[in-house]
Amino acid sequence: MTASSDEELDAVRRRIDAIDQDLLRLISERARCAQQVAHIKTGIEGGGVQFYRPEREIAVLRRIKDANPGPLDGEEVARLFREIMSACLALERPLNAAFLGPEGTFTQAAAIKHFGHSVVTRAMATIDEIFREVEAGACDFGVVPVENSTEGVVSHTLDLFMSSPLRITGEVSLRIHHHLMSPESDLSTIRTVYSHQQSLAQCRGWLDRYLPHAERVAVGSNADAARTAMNEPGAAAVAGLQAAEIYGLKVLAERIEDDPGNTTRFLVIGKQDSPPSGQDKTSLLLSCRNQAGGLHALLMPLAAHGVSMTRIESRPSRRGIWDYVFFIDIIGHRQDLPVAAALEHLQKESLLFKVLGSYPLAVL
Ligand SMILES: O=C(O)C(=O)C[C@]1(C(=O)O)C=C[C@@H](O)C=C1
Repeated sequence: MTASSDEELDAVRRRIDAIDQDLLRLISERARCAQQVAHIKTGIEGGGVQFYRPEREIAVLRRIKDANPGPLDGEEVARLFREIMSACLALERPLNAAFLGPEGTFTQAAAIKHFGHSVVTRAMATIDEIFREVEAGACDFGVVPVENSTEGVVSHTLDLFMSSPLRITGEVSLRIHHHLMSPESDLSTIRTVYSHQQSLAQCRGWLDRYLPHAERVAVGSNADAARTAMNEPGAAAVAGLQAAEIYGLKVLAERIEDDPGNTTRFLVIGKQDSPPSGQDKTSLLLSCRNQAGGLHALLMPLAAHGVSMTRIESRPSRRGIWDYVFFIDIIGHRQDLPVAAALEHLQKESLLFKVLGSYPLAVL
């Protein structure tokens, strides 16, 4: 480097240092504002105060994305502000979220993507346990997988909503990359591959091609698989990068999923209702009379009020062989006028009618 480029570099770094000072001062000022907000909320609402406000957080993130002048990408900038708000909320009151453990699962990654790194994540052994902890008030929120783009819906999660009083307060989509990891260094020594049954299915093509003779063993979660493989010669796990880091495994092959667009959708569950944010979604649980045209009659009110449906899943209700329930997602908040009118109409057509929740469309 020449003397003049050295000077130029020093000068830009001095500017960066000065900007960091300004950022630090502004972030601290913002954090003090959050403390004031907490003080005001406690004054207004008393004991049952809700510090976490998803509709406000989403409004902040949308505004930041819209106002972003670049050169950083909108999503990148939103992630930075996601973390600032997460830290500010933790100052008001630390939030905790139950996820499908152990440490290092994609569900934990989804919880952190949604709430930011200041959330305290608590590992649960089963999806049932997540529901129970949140219902009992031991955790503020829970994060559960609901649908994978290659393997379809996680039916157990949907079934739990039939009997749970919990609401859906948000959704998170996560791009899923699977890696083959092992204490071994050589692919040719792998005799057993552990993973969650869905992940094994998502990597079927790669495993057929590169490890056709290895036994595939389904376990409770990808992180469980990594933990098991850690102590077993000749074993490997299919899991996310975080699991390799946590359990000290070598990554033998990266991104082995058959579908590169592999995405899993998670739901955030809690007791809190999310007020309208302007761009929301509503999830419903419905059941109709078991007669010709029953489903058609059920969906008519949506069309009549111009409400768009984005998803419909049917599940046996377990009350009788021919009795089905439908999980339906529509665009809009339950308090938006067309949605409210459609829901009133729908309720009259349904045997079972439950609004699982209205929540903001995710920005990240
Ligand atoms: O606006 C509020 O209600 C706040 O508590 C502040 C704040 C923020 O940092 O912007 C923090 C937590 C809430 O979930 C929403 C926003």
